[in-house]
Amino acid sequence: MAVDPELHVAVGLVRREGCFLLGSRDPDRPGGGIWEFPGGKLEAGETAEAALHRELAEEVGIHVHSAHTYPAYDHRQRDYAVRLYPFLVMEFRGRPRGLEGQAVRWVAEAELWAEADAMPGANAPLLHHLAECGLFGPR
Ligand SMILES: Nc1nc2c([nH]c(=O)n2[C@H]2C[C@H](O)[C@@H](COP(=O)(O)OP(=O)(O)OP(=O)(O)O)O2)c(=O)[nH]1
Ligand SMILES: [Mg+2]
Repeated sequence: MAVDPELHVAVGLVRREGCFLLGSRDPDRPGGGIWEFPGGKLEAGETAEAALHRELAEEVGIHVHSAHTYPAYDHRQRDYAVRLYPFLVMEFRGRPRGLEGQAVRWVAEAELWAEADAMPGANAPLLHHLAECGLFGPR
C-alpha cells in the first residue's frame, strides 16, 4: 500500500532529564486512550518542522527552541500507512501540559520500550528506527 499523502505526521520526542513526554490520545478519537508522542498532521504546504512547532504549542503549550531532525519513518500495516517525521526536542520554553484535555506524563528512556506496546502500532518500529539513528543510548 502506498503511503497516504494525507497522513504525514510530525512527532516530537521531548526529552528532559532523561525522560520523554507522552500525551494520552483523546478517548473519543480513533486509537483513543492510548499514549503517544505529542505531534500531529502536516497541513498543506507546511514543513514537518513547522508542524512540529505548531502542534507542540497547540497540544502541550511548549515553544520549541531547537529540534534535531531524524530521517522520516514510513509505517504500513494492513489498512493504514503513515509517514512519521521524528524530532528530538531538548530546548523548549514552557511547562508541558495537556491543552486539549489530555493527560501528560514523563517516561524514563528505559521504560519507553515497554511503553511502545501501548502506543500506536507504528511506534515500536519507530523507536527501533530512532535507536539505529543513534537517538538512544545503549540499551
Ligand atoms: N501524535 C502522534 N501521532 C502518531 C504517533 N504514532 C503514530 O503512528 N501516530 C499517527 C496516529 C495518527 O494517525 C497520526 C496523528 O494524527 P492526529 O489525529 O494526532 O493528528 P493531529 O494532532 O493533527 O490531529 P487533528 O488535526 O486531526 O485534530 O499519526 C505518535 O507517537 N504521536
Ligand atoms: Mg496530535
